[in-house]
Amino acid sequence: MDNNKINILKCVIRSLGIESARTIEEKIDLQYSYLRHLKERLNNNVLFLKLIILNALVSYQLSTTGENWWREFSEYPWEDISGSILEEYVGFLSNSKGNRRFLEGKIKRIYRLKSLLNTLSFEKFKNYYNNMETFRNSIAKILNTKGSSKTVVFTVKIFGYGGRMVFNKFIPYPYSVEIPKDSRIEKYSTKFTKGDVLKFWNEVARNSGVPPLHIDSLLWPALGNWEKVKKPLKSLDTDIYQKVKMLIELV
Ligand SMILES: Nc1nc2[nH]c(O)nc2c(=O)[nH]1
Repeated sequence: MDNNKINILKCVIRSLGIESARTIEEKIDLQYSYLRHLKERLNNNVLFLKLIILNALVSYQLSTTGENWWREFSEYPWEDISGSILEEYVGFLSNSKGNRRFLEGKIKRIYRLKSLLNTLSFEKFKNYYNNMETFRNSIAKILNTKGSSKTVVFTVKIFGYGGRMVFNKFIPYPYSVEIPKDSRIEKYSTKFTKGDVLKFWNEVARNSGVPPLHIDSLLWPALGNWEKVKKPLKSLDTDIYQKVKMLIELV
């Protein structure tokens, strides 16, 4: 593999740092703005966090883009629900436009979360936000899956977004939570490594001082639709724009 290209990658990510990742998360990633609108509309922090966790856990094999899926989710009238969150969520999922594949498995997954969901309070969420590795472990255990699996680490990413809004505090993601290996990240990674993608990004993270989930934020929106992202990014911050452009053009 091209070590020169890998060194440039690490160098650009290091110079962007966690703060630029945070800027992209909060100002460019549409998933973040959909969550913020939902939080404001709902006015119920515990319900908000429970719902976004459920939605993240079934965010795989979508029938649309991740961005459209989170828009559909955030526009549902969750403020009107009166009965069980799980039943309501399953109703939403079963009739959704953007998430139609493998429904049976996804619904089973939702019900697996029942016992955990019932124990989640504002205080418990606060503890989980202060220790996102423990949150990752609880989710992986209840789903009987690896802590590095795409949906588990992606759920930590979304929970981190929601926690930031609810607790009004930015806590960087831990290095121990890996990058969500979805199709965008996987395709990009093949230009740098033929080996284990997660190991590769763990190494880049340690080397650049940017945790894997924040590296995901630097790349994921731009890898989805660069043409759409570049204008708002350029007008937001030309330095970040130039550096993200370098990351995109590196492959
Ligand atoms: N790596 C990522 N995969 C995702 N899928 C999805 O729906 N959102 C994301 C994301 O933010 N990162």
